[in-house]
Amino acid sequence: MRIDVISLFPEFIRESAALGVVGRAGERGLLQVQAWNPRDYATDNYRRVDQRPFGGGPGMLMLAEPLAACLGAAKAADPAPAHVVYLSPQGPRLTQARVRELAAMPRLVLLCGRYEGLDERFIEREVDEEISIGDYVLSGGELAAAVLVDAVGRLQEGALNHADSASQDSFEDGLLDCPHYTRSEAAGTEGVPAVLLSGDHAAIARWRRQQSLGRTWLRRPDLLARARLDAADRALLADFIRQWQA
Ligand SMILES: COc1ccccc1CNc1ccc(C(N)=O)cn1
Repeated sequence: MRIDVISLFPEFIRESAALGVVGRAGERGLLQVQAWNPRDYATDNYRRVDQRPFGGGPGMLMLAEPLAACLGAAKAADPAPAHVVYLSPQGPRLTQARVRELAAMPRLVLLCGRYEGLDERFIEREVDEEISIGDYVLSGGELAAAVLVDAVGRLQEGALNHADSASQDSFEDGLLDCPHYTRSEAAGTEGVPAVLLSGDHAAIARWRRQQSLGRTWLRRPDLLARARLDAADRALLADFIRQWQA
């Protein structure tokens, strides 16, 4: 998968994409992240990338012309069709389900807004999808783009070793993760649930599933409402709730 990121701070994108699982996916040829700077496509003497808004008011907007030229160059760098995503507080919130769909695409181009964002005409003409990573405002879209690169990059086939993917499952089916307890000589087993020391893998799997279900019920009932539970899940959750209310 190829991800081109258009940002006034390309070094931020390059450095964050070179780390950890995503960096390893890059080394394994599973993911290619390329950063592009609209300032390199500004044609005036001052290399302007921002401009005042029509209608007055505080704040600046990103200038559409350098952005359009930069986007054109990025698209032209690879024949694969590009799905253009604009990270902004005005987009629908990113979910793991949408991350999975984006991770299956051959190519993404991510636009990072700065100042107060982009010209609406540019958005209508060039953007396929607006995405927000949460209901808060950042000084730029770069952190949101790095979140998307990480969430999508780690799902590329072969990016996660077994060691990384332990807690992958519960999020995959829309539940919170169960608690984890690290083996440690210093900490010993004080406070570690006995089932985890039992060696009974079926019981451990059941306990972990029950903890995921129970935590989701307690902390994120909105997620639980959307999760697909089978009969065994519903029995485990009922048992958790009984214990909780006892
Ligand atoms: C005032 O900033 C903007 C205004 C408009 C667009 C982009 C920006 C850049 N900032 C962002 C970007 C994304 C998110 C998010 N929640 O995904 C939060 N902030």
